[in-house]
Amino acid sequence: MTRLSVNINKIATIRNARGGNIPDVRLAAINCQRYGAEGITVHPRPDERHIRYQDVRDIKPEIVTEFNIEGYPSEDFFKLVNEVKPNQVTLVPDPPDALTSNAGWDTVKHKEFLKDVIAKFQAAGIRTSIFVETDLELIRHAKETGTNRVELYTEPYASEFVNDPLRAVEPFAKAAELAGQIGLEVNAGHDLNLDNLEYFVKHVKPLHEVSIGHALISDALYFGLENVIQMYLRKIHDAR
Ligand SMILES: CC(=O)[C@@H](O)[C@H](O)COP(=O)(O)O
Ligand SMILES: NCC(=O)COP(=O)(O)O
Repeated sequence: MTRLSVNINKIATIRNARGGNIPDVRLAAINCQRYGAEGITVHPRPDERHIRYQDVRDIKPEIVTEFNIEGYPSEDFFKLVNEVKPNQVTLVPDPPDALTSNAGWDTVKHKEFLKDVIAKFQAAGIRTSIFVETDLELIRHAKETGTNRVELYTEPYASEFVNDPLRAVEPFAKAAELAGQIGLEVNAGHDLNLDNLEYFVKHVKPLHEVSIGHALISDALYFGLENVIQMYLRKIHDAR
């Protein structure tokens, strides 16, 4: 069963364009869950250009599903996550000035760092996931970090899907299969949308969670948030 976690970063991007509190990010988290989201994802960045650290604190009491905080494990991020204690933390190797996430961890080069950070989060009762690409060797090494899950970085799937869906999905199907065999749970995200989601869910197993933000919040401009969440959930359910 694949769960839909809605990433609400882009709600905060609109709010920040004007200052003030419209749209209200906390209310968006409440409403996404009322409309069927099975989790809320936020990815605070060091410049706080969308979700701010204070938003993360404010949203936490409203979470009745699953709270997933993504980010690079800097000292400030580490403190925030430990204070807020989400259900899941997803570690992403983004440099501070990244426009958006564009790569997974090198789980060989950063293994000792990841091991240390993951052990600390798990000791605080937080499930860990690490952002990875589909290189099978790096997924084997991901297991050695002690992480509970990996999140497959799906931008390469999304960009190739429009040309050749089968070729696009194959590396992801293989990566998820291997992860499952070696005892890792699997999440996925980045640039998933209404066109490519069903095919991905149909072919990639296991797949515990997809986190979707940019396309879903953009679709909500046309169809409304409630409809859109139902549309994404239907894509996941139709893939079964
Ligand atoms: C890890 C990942 O793929 C997403 O969190 C994505 O990076 C969203 O971040 P932005 O909303 O800053 O693009
Ligand atoms: N982890 C991926 C995520 O939260 C959302 O990515 P995107 O849909 O905004 O590209």
